[in-house]
Amino acid sequence: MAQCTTFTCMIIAGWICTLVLSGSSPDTLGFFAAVLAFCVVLTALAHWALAWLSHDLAFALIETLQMSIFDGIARASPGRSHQQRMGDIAAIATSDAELMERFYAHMLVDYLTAFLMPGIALVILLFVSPWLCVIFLPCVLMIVLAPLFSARWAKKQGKAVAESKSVLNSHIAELAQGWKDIQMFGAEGRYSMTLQQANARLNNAQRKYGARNGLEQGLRDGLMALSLIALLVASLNSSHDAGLSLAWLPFILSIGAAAIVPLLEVLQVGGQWGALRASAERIFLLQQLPEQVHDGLASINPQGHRLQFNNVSFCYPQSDTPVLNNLSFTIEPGERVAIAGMSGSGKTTLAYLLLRFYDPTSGTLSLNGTDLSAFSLKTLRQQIAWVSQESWLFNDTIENNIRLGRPDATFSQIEQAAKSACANEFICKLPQGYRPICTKGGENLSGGQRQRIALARALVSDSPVIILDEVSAGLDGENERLILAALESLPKTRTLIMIAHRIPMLKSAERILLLANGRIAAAGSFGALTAEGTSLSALLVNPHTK
Ligand SMILES: Nc1ncnc2c1ncn2[C@@H]1O[C@H](COP(=O)(O)OP(=O)(O)OP(=O)(O)O)[C@@H](O)[C@H]1O
Repeated sequence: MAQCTTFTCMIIAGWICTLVLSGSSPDTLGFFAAVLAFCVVLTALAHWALAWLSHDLAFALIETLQMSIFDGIARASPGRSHQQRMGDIAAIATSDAELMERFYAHMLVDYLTAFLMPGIALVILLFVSPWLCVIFLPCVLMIVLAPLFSARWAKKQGKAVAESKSVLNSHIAELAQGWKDIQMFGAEGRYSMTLQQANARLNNAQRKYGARNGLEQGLRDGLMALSLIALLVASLNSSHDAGLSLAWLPFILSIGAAAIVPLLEVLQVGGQWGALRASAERIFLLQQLPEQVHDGLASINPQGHRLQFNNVSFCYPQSDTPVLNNLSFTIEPGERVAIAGMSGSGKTTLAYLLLRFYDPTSGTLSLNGTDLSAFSLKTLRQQIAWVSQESWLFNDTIENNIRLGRPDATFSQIEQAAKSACANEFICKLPQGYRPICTKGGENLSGGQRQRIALARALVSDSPVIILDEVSAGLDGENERLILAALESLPKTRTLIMIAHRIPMLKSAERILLLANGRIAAAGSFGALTAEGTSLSALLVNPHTK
């Protein structure tokens, strides 16, 4: 609409000049001047409406793209998303998505009208003089087709720019996250060199991209000037040979310009076509990430919580080293089991399999006799609360971070969970109690405090199975004792799986499963295992264990 009215304004202005040169009456001129004024107002309104609508459309589009990227990552997590660096994902979800938005929200309608205008102009020129139409058509075709010759080149360069941006973003994200370690080891120089190299690579890619884009722009401007000169020469010829009045010249030239200008505008933005295609490919890749595990049926619900590993073997994707080897054991409902073993023996991997972050390479895991894969992921994960070694705290209040375990929890339930996790005392000493925001994953809290909030999150949930991965690792003896007491007071219906290496935690378990070489090397109570002089004793004194 906005482009149509601009086009009409230019044609009417040219027509008025033609009328003046051909000596038309003031009444006729007045009429066309009024029409021109009306079109100018309409153009302004149309541009305003376009900006308004495209703004809304732009936001809706960016949101849709970002949600679909998030869905792809969630579907493929954690296995495939680990292969993508965080900075790269952030670049795809922000700059690539914005580039797509610029095309769809601002350009799609412009493209349609920009290609419509030359068609209308050609029909009008055909009526003025068919010869003009014959001259103008190849000019328009040249302007439109010229970018196709460099399309592959543009895509390659666009991809190089997008990839260089991602590498730079990933470096910056890594530097920001690991800054303390970099400073501690005095590696600022080395890392700033890496940053400089990434910057230089981006600069180089952008320079090449800009050089080609600039060349195309110059070519397009030259073609426009040539088209108008061709129209002028053709008009002069027609006036000589076919008696076309020279008064038509302003009208003919304004039609030519009105047809080409919007075309040039979209082609200029379309000069980013290469970057756009590269961005679309990168977004598409994340959106289409295959799922890590297939979801089960929402209609199936567990009838009990007996957990069984049946001949389970597992290798991580892209690795052929088996982590678990033909593992079989059962955990009864309400049992307190500790999983012990050397660092890297596969303890956390067991938790991943129970939560179905991965499926076993062979063998089955079942819940009360039903294969885990039969349940929907949502149902399964509602049965199991997991406190990982590095639980993430979101940029939200402590209260809401705990509430993640149970969205409808009342404040007193949250407070009770925090008390059981030995977190209430330190939370109450904070200036705003449960209200302070946990910044950057909880950087404003100590490691032990973060762990206790994560534990409270698991305790507030009503999941019948709780997996604790080294929860006491960051705690002092007193807090460890309090947490053990809290775990002891949990209803006996809740199954507790504790991945642990510290003696108090191991002692609190009814049964310890000792993992070695992907197998259960020994199983029994703490007393029995240490008395037998099994590898548990060795593990407890081995300085290389965690
Ligand atoms: N995403 C992965 N891809 C490939 N190998 C992995 C992956 N994650 C873990 N591993 C490997 O699997 C093995 C078991 O890892 P896991 O984290 O389960 O050990 P763990 O016993 O929990 O160790 P720790 O006590 O140090 O936490 C290790 O050798 C590790 O290198």
